[in-house]
Amino acid sequence: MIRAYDLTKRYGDTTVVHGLDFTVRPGTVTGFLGPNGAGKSTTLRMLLGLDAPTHGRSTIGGRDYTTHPAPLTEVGALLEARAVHPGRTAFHHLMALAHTHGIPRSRVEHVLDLAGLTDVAHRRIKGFSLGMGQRLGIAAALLGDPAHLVLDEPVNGLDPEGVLWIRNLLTSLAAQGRTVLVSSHLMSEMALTADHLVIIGRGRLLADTTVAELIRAAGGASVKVVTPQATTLRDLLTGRNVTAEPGAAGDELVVHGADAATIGRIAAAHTITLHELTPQTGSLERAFMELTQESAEYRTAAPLTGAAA
Ligand SMILES: Nc1ncnc2c1ncn2[C@@H]1O[C@H](COP(=O)(O)OP(=O)(O)OP(=O)(O)O)[C@@H](O)[C@H]1O
Repeated sequence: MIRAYDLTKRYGDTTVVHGLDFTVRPGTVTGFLGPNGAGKSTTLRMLLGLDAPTHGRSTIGGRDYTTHPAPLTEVGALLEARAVHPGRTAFHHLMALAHTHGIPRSRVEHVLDLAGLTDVAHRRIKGFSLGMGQRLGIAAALLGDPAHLVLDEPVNGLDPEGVLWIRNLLTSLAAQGRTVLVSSHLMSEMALTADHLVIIGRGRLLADTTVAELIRAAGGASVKVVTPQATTLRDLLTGRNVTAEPGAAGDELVVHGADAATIGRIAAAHTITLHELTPQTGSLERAFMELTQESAEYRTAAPLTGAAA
């Protein structure tokens, strides 16, 4: 597991990370969430021994990162600005890393394949797109088959197929029992990927909770259903703990208390045609905005109302 104890970072007079205490457990994807400038990258850099904390400490797998004799096999990391030699090919970049840890060529080929880079493995990195660069960073993080993964905004620059790939990859790495910490400033992304959330704002811990708990606290998840048999489906769904209210259009229902899979199953069992079945994450986004509103460093100004004098 990964643990932070009273982790604090000050730059001059400004404290950018304030006494963070949290635990990242194995077997789950933990989202590290906060608005721009909240202190996520600074915290991750401290976990990885790249920045010295002003106060407090952290451990990965029970010890300080810098004391691991073979860090690549313990922690795989992807940071935003990754230093790679642009003249090297992806293959040579990974081989150079592999050599430092006695990792065999077969593992390099395996992670290139995992990251979908086999076809471009012998191209120079300087010609890579942002998304290909992200995939290479993730391949490097996986190289040592580490028990812990620390990834800073891994979906940045990825196309929709890449985003789906990273979601499935993170879930499967956690299912293998690994500890996965992934930062993002997007609640919508974390709602689809993470089980647990550590939320910070202006360097302070705002919430350490599960996605399910946050959804409950935000008034429960809802599902939008569009069906030409809205009344029939409404009667079938409505009962203890489930409500189905008419939506904006006549053929639309907003269901609380049942997830999309359950609604789909009930509809299929009664041969009800569905045109749409969409889990809504709006309430979760709102909860995140409310939680971080006071602490957002960069915020769009509120729209001006009324005419200027
Ligand atoms: N080397 C530094 N010197 C001074 N201030 C710094 C330094 N590095 C980061 N900061 C400040 O610390 C704060 C937190 O920055 P950090 O990059 O950790 O936030 P973040 O949550 O990762 O943001 P983003 O989502 O935009 O990447 C910001 O106000 C930033 O300007």
